[in-house]
Parts: sequence; structure tokens; C-alpha cells
Amino acid sequence: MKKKIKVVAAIIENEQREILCALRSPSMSIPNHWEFPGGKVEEGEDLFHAITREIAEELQCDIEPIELFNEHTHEYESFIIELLSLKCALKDGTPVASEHAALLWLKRESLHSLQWAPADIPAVNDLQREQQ
Ligand SMILES: Nc1nc2c([nH]c(=O)n2[C@H]2C[C@H](O)[C@@H](COP(=O)(O)OP(=O)(O)OP(=O)(O)O)O2)c(=O)[nH]1
Repeated sequence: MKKKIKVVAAIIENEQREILCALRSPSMSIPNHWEFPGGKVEEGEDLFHAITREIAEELQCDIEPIELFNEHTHEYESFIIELLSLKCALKDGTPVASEHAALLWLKRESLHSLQWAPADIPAVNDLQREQQ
């Protein structure tokens, strides 16, 4: 049976209404694909706590989770991911890529120009629909 992981991802929007996109590095699984940054939820951990912790670790900044925006389960070849995407605001600091190959702020209408990790695509689609 495939392993199932529960992952939180942050949709961080800045004052220019741009959204933070992160490029998975060549050494990560699903390399060279864009994602909303985040990571695995620990046993018994609250989603808001998990996303705040993961973003502090990965991007060295403080965020404020606002709401759960999209929930999607995707089956990759070797594992199943339950991806919980949360809308977040930047509270303190500037995101810095420590594990990712690059970071990019993009307007909603430009999100589709990137090659996204398949699990993140439903959240990207919902974000694009929001502006209409
Ligand atoms: N947003 C998003 N996150 C993903 C996807 N797939 C995926 O593994 N993740 C998350 C879960 C992992 O916590 C994180 C890091 O992936 P990784 O390739 O470095 O895997 P790893 O086993 O070393 O993960 P970790 O123990 O360091 O958390 O990425 C995806 O498709 N979209």
C-alpha cells in the first residue's frame, strides 16, 4: 500500500496581491516543479501551527494563517498526498529560499505560466477563479 502523507501549504499574498510560488529543487521529489511552500503535519499538530512552523523553517519568516482554502488528495506514483492549502499573510521578515531553488511573487492571472506540482494545481485553479 502506498504511504499517505498529510501536508500543509501556504498561499502567501503580499500587499500587491501577488502570491508566493516556490520552485522545488533538483534534489527534492517532484524536482523542478513549482509549489506552495510547506511541509508535513506532525502527529496531533494543528494545521495553523504546522504551516507557521514549516514556513519559519523553510523560508525564515513569520506568517499568519488566515483560513483553509483548498483541500486535495493526489496520488503520485510512490505516495499519496493530502494537501491542505491555507491562505496566509506575511507577518514579519522576507521569505528566503533555503531548500527551494527559487521564489517568485506572481499575480493570480500569471500562475498558470509555471509548471506546478500536480497536487497543487486545484489550489492554483481556485485562486484564478477567485478574481473573476
Ligand atoms: N505543495 C506541495 N508539497 C509537496 C508536494 N509533494 C511533496 O512531497 N510535498 C512536500 C512534502 C514534504 O514535506 C516536502 C519536502 O519534500 P522532499 O522531496 O524534500 O521530501 P522529504 O521526504 O525529504 O521530506 P521531509 O522529510 O524533508 O519533509 O514537500 C506537492 O506536490 N506539493
